[in-house]
Amino acid sequence: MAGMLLLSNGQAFTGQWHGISAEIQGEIVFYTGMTGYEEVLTDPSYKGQIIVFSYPLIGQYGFQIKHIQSEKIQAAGIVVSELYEGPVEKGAIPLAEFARGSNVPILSGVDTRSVIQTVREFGTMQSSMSSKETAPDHWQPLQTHFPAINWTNQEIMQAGAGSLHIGLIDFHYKSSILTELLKHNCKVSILPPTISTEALDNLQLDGLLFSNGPGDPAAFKHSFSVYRDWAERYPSFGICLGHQVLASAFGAKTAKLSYGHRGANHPVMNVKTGHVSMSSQNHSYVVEEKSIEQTPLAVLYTNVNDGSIEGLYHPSLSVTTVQFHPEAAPGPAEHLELFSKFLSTVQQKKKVKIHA
Ligand SMILES: NC(=O)CC[C@H](N)C(=O)O
Repeated sequence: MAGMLLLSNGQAFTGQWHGISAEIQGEIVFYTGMTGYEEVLTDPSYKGQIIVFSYPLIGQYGFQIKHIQSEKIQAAGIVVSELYEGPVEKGAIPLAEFARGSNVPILSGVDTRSVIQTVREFGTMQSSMSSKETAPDHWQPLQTHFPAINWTNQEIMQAGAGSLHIGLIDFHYKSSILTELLKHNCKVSILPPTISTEALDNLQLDGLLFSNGPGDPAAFKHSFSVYRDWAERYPSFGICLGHQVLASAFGAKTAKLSYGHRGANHPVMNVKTGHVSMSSQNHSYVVEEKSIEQTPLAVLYTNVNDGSIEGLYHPSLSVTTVQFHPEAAPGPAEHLELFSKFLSTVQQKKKVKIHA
C-alpha cells in the first residue's frame, strides 16, 4: 500500500505504508545514529514526533525487550529509506510487527536524505503521514505540552532495595536511567513531578534525579520554584528535560533549536578539563547561554559542533545537569560515570547527615 509524508511547508514524499490505514500528525525530527532504533523509538522523549532515520536500512536486528526504554513505541510515526523485513535473531520481534503492536505506522522507501535536508533548512515542523496520499483536512498545532497521563493517580512506585534512596522525578523517564540507579544499589521512588513537597520530604530521600521527557520544559513553569527548593535541599542530577527544568528553576531561559540534536555521536567538551567526549542526544530545546548569568549556575559542558550548553553545575550545591544522555541508550557509554559521581556525592551527604 502506498503512503505519503507531507511536511507543513508543502513538500510531499511518497513511500510504502506499513500498518493500519491512518492519518497521523507529528513534529518531524531526524535521528542520525547508525544503530539504536529500538531505544530511540521507545524513548518517551520522542512522544508524538515522526522520526526519520538517516541510516539507510532500519530493522535488521528486530526488537529485543531488554533494549526498550518504555512499554511501547512512543514516536507517532517512523520514516525509513529501507525497512528490513527478513528474519531476526531468536527472541527478537521484527520492527514492522512491534510497530503494529504499538499502533505506529512506518513509511518505507522514502528519500530520507531529502526529507532531512529540508528539515535542516527549514527546521522541525508539523508533518502528516497518511495511507491515503492526501493532505490533512486541517493542520493540528505542534504538541509541546504532554499531559500528565501516568501521574494523575499520584502513585509512588518503588524499585530496588539499596542503601541510597533516590527520588526519580518522572517527566516520562527512560528505563535505562532507572536501570543505572538500580545497578548502583539504589532504592528508587518514582515520583510524579506534581508531588507535594510534604510528600517528597516524608520519603526521606537521599537525592533526586530529574528525568528526561517530551516537549517544552516551560510546561512545568508553575513548579519551577518548588523544584529550586528541592534542588537546594537534596543532591540533584538532571538529564535532558530534567536539565532544562532545573536550569529554569534557577532562573535560566530555554529556547528551541531549529532542528535539534538527535544522534549517538555528538561531541561535548567539559569546560573545566577541556576533555572532549562523545554523547548520545535527543533534544530540541536548549538552555540559553546568556541567561546563565542570571542564575547561580555555571557551565560544565558545551557542544563542540554548535557551542550550545550541554551541562551545568551549582558551585556551592550538589546540583549537576546534563543536556545529553549519560545512560547511553543508545549511544556511547563514556558518560555512564556521571551516575557514579552523582551517587558518591549523595553518599557523602548522607554520611554527613547521619553524623550531624
Ligand atoms: N530527551 C529529552 O529529555 C528531551 C527534552 C526536551 N523534550 C527537548 O526536546 O529538548
